Amino acid sequence: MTIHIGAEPGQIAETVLMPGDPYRAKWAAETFLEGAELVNEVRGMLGFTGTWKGHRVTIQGSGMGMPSLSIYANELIRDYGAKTLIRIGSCGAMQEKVAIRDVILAMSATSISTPSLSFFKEVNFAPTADFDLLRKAWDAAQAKGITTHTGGIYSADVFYAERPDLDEVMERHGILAVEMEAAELYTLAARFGVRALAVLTVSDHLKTHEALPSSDREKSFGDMVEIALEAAFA
Ligand SMILES: Nc1nc(Cl)c2ncn([C@@H]3O[C@H](CO)[C@@H](O)[C@H]3O)c2n1
Repeated sequence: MTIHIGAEPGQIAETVLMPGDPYRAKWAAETFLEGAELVNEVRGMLGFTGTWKGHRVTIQGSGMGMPSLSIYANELIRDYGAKTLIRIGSCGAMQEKVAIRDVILAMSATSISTPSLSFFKEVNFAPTADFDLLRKAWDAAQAKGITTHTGGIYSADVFYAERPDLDEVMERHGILAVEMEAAELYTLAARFGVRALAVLTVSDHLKTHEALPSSDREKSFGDMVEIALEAAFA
């Protein structure tokens, strides 16, 4: 076990799905995994390991924000040997062409700062998804007939930003959506030589101010889990 994860050695699979919400981790494990067992509940950040079509999978909550994800991703990679980490989560659309319920595959993740800023000093590192995972996720989404956008997203440090100037510059440069975890996940994956991808469902729209009804959130989340699993094991 580590400082923040109570799982025994061997209880975490090489493939890990990371929703922000631990209760989404519980729902996804119960819905998609066979033989799902609770392997972490330290600080309530639930993690489960089971199998999907015979493949071992762990679904571990990351919490909200890059500092929280950074703790779990570091320990999953360095202490438990995770080799493929796929964030599944929600985001806010920043482009008119993106609609509520669409899926976004994050090719890159722009940020103002990440927990890794101290590593880079003057280097402006470009956090990027694993192409093979991205390609397979795209194929899986197309096969499901889900409207999918692939491109850059913005990983914010705060939810209540009150920086309309930031939104404007991100939108002008084609940033598809805002969330709060992917940039650090991609940076850690690059640092430790593992694969990472963020598969996001559009739950809010910053321009139309629409929001995904809670009744639709479970279905949209289920599509993301399936896309992530098919990308990981295709
Ligand atoms: N900044 C921000 N803004 C919007 Cl419009 C979001 N929609 C979903 N999220 C995600 O959901 C959580 C915040 O509700 C975070 O984990 C973040 O990744 C968002 N985060």
